Amino acid sequence: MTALELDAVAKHYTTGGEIVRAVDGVSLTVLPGEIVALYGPSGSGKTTLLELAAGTQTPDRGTVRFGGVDLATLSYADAASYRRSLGFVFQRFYLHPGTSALDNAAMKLLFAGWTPRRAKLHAMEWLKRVGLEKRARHTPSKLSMGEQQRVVIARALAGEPKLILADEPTASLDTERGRATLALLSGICHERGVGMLLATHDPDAAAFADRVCDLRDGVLTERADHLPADRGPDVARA
Ligand SMILES: Nc1ncnc2c1ncn2[C@@H]1O[C@H](COP(=O)(O)OP(=O)(O)OP(=O)(O)O)[C@@H](O)[C@H]1O
Repeated sequence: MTALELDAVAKHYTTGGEIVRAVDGVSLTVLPGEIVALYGPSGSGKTTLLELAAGTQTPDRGTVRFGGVDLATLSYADAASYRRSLGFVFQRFYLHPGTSALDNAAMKLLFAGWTPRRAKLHAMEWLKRVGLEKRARHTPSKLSMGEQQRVVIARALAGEPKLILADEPTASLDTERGRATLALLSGICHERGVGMLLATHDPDAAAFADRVCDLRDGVLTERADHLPADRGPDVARA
């Protein structure tokens, strides 16, 4: 089963002689199709946990496994291949400014060696899925913030990711567009059985998760009382 499993993971930084316990003994599992929120204020360790899950940081203690494989045992090439199998959705969109929505959405596939024609056909299917087929030729500057984030979602999903890592994905959007974006993203994750680890300080965003884990000073506690969200307004408003 392709679950993400963190087991007693710790990551400490030393700055100016002081130890910062960014992540301090976190155990967590994200099952396929499950959305788990890391909910905490700035500096609580959310981004560090996502970096550990992506394998771009190595833990000082504990293990991070995906599909049962300890990321620390991967070769350089396998670690790169693991990262390519993930979908990333961040607060900043990292879209290529002079490039159309379609080319941006197809980018990952082109890097993976797909022919341009096949990559664009596949990316177009995802732009349709996120309601942007009529905007496919527009460059990011001609798109609203919500539309740009939907291009990012199309780009992430076009690569058929095994897991999505989302870091404050709605922080650049207003409340309504943030909700619509998460309704879209969480709906696709549930439908396709893709797990998502969602870092956020926004209770509205955390409400879209199946489970909410509170993070404070690198320590995680899972809420027992969380109920799945009212999934919010429909996609067309993002
Ligand atoms: N490379 C680093 N070197 C030293 N300290 C770091 C480093 N990266 C993060 N930290 C510290 O680790 C703690 C957790 O940071 P992290 O970025 O993971 O938190 P966060 O919850 O994502 O915060 P934000 O929402 O502001 O991005 C913070 O105190 C931060 O200053």
